[in-house]
Amino acid sequence: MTATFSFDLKATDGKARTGVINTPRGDIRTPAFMPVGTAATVKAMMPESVAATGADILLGNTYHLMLRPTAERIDRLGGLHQFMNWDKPILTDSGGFQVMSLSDLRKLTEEGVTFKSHIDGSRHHLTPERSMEIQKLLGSDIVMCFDECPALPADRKRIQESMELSMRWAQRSRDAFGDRPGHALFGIQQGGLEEDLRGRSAEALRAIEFDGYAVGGLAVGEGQEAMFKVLDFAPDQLPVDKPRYLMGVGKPDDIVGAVKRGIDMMDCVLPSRSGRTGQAFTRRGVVNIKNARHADDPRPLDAECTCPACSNYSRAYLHHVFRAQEMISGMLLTWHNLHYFQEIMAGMRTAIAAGAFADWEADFHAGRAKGDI
Ligand SMILES: O=c1[nH]cnc2cc3nc(NCCN4CCOCC4)[nH]c3cc12
Repeated sequence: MTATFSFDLKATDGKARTGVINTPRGDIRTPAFMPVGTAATVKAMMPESVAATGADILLGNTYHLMLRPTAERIDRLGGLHQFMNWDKPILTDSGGFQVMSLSDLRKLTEEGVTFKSHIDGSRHHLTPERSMEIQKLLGSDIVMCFDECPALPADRKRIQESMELSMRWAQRSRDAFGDRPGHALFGIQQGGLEEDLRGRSAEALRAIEFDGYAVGGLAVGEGQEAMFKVLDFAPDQLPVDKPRYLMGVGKPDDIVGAVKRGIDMMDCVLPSRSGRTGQAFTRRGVVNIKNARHADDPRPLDAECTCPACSNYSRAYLHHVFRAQEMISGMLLTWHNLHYFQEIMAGMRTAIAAGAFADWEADFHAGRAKGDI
């Protein structure tokens, strides 16, 4: 814990890196996975349970919080950390991505985006300046630039124009963010799957100077192979001494592949959203607990897992509470999935520090069954 924001790169193994991001609200061990706390809660989890899984930081969504309960109300109540009883670091996204994926009647101009709330149809306006103001009111420790993430597939002209708009918005975000010691502002690289456009985006962001750099524009339907092809060059286009954050990723094997290619931070709704639907991620693959074949199975989800779901309950019990639509079902499976994702991150941090990432990765992939187990 320090008064300022800094990144301490501790070891590398190939392109994989491990380190610590120091912030006034606590240290973040990298590579780090951020659970998503969309509307000021990681769904089905108490904050102390999220901390117990090993998470050092969580993500809050500007789009949801600006609509309900509004950033001004959260500010009046002491900020997002106090509001949701989470005293460790919080990263908030800028709202732009979710405006385009969740709201209605959006209008995008040079100024920003105008849209109607998916909750009550009220009209709202988001600009780089307003996004910085909202994230400041929330009190987040890591603020994301306001950008535009084009849906793929898209032609090169569209990708280029969108990237250039995002770079103008990155400058406006930087100017509006101002000087906030202990708080960080991250830029977001765009450029689709094009190496030259991503290189231009990285150069533009370097010139503006940020505390960290996100690889944006991915996990938008391009598929793992295309994403990894971009990750084979994009992280190296970004400053080596700053955290690199891949947005919206992902499944366990996406996460391992991204860390292997030099990514330090990731976030995804997958472990929590899947937990609520009965999909459990384990070291041997995916278990769909609602499947009838688990109804009489006395074994735990994963005998090697130490989470509460695997320590205290059988597959039969988890199957039952999902079939009965009991609230504990989503709680237990979300806890398991977040625990497992943090175990993957901790395993990679240790392996990279020991120069043994390749062995760890081979063990991770060995024995993973395809489909339900
Ligand atoms: O360029 C971006 N800029 C700002 N925010 C983003 C968020 C992003 N989130 C994803 N992918 C999320 C994919 N999820 C997978 C699980 O199911 C929900 C969607 N890609 C993203 C790209 C960006």
